[in-house]
Order: sequence, then C-alpha cells, then structure tokens
Amino acid sequence: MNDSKSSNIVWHEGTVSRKHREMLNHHRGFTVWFTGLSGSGKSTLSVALEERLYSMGCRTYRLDGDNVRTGLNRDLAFSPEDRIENIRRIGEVAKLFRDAGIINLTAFISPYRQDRDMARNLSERGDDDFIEVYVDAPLEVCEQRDPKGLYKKARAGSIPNFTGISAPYEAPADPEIHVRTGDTSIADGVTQIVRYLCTKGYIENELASAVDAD
Ligand SMILES: Nc1ncnc2c1ncn2[C@@H]1O[C@H](COP(=O)(O)OS(=O)(=O)O)[C@@H](OP(=O)(O)O)[C@H]1O
Ligand SMILES: Nc1ncnc2c1ncn2[C@@H]1O[C@H](COP(=O)(O)OP(=O)(O)O)[C@@H](O)[C@H]1O
Repeated sequence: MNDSKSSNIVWHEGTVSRKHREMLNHHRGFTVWFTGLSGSGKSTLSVALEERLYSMGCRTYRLDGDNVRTGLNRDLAFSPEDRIENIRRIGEVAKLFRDAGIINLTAFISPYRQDRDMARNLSERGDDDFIEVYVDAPLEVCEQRDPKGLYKKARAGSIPNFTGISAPYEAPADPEIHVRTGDTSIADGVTQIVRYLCTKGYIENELASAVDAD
C-alpha cells in the first residue's frame, strides 16, 4: 500500500541548500528535543532558551505539544497510536526546520523511547543536529506544581491515559543533556543547555558570553 503511494514520487532538489541557508543565518540548523513528564518544565525551559538564543541573534522556532495539538495535530488524542503519530509528525516538521537552517526547540512529552529515536534518526547529520534534553522532575514534584490542574483531574479519573498516572513515560537512557528541574532554577537549566551548545560548537562562544555580560 505504502509502496504504491510513494512509487511515483520523485524528490525535487532546489539550488539553495541547507548549507546556504545556514551561512545566511550564521549558525547551523538543529533540533533541541525536550522530553519529560507534564509539569517537568519543558515549555518553561524552551521559552527561556528561545529568548536567550534570540538575544544572541539566532533564528529559532518553538514547537510545543499544547500549541501544535490545536492545529496540525488537532485530530490526535492520547492513545499510544495517537502519541506515536504525534511524534512522527513532529519529527518530520523538526527535520524541515533543520533544512531551513533554523534552531527548533520541541517541547513534547514524547513518552516512548522508540519514537524519540525515530525522530533522531530522521536527522541527515546523525547525532550532530539532534540534542535530546531530558527534563527530569520526579512525578511528586510535577504533581505538586500541577500548573494546569491536570494531575488533579487525572487523579480524579477525568483524564484517561495521563502520563505518569495511567500511561507510561520511558525516561531517556543516554540524553545529550539531563536537566534536573526539581533541584535547579530555570536560569541554571538554561545556562546548562547554552553551555552545552557552546562547548559543542552549535553556537558561538563569543555570542553567548556577550549576552552573559549584559
Ligand atoms: N492524557 C494526557 N497525558 C498527558 N498530557 C495530556 C493528556 N491530556 C492532555 N494533556 C495535555 O497535552 C500536553 C501533552 O501533549 P504532547 O503532544 O506533548 O504529548 S505526547 O508527546 O503525545 O505524549 C500536556 O502538556 P504538558 O503539560 O506541557 O506536557 C497536557 O497539557
Ligand atoms: N527549574 C525549573 N525549570 C522549569 N520549570 C520550573 C523549574 N522550577 C519550577 N518550575 C515551574 O514548573 C512549571 C513547569 O511547567 P511547564 O513548563 O508547563 O511544564 P511542561 O511543559 O513540562 O508541562 C512552571 O510553572 C515553572 O515555573
């Protein structure tokens, strides 16, 4: 079935390449993939990181679970099949943003290891342009934060398949970055990620230090 769907499709190469776009942007296109329980701090950290990167002159775009589920993925709910499809689509969108030379920050629970690996494996440059950030806070901490009141509803039984309560979360075995948000401040979490990006050459050290000095 899939074969017949794709057999008449021929890739059309352009003349302006990812490298050209990256040269114009003065940085590479890459994905920072945040994963973690609801309330662990994915959205908070991705917003704060985007602010930092923007102030350094980087071109960024943030994809957030709640937001994308009101548009592109509004047909999907929270069954295992729908979550797999959710992450498959986001993996593909992240790939397009990399090709556009843009730093994209994705904030999805992305509870299944296999799906996160699938998103990573879509990357043309292998591990070089996909940075997995495990936003790690114990369930008790997330539940205490409960920024949207969802844990309370899930405990009361009004949200089925709620991650951490009635649906699984598979923690990353070997993420590039592990931020323990139960023990660190938001600012320290962002600094940890920016340091990683500088050390590994994703962004220029000088840009980051100029902003630090402000
Ligand atoms: N059943 C259930 N389980 C988990 N989360 C739920 C559920 N129902 C609604 N929500 C809200 O949807 C946000 C998670 O969407 P994601 O697209 O990130 O989920 S997933 O990656 O497909 O698992 C999640 O956002 P975050 O709290 O930012 O993680 C919730 O606001
Ligand atoms: N170190 C931290 N990093 C991120 N968020 C934190 C931290 N400490 C406390 N918080 C709070 O935890 C909550 C996390 O919510 P949110 O970012 O929406 O999580 P998620 O996107 O993972 O569901 C916010 O209210 C945020 O202010």
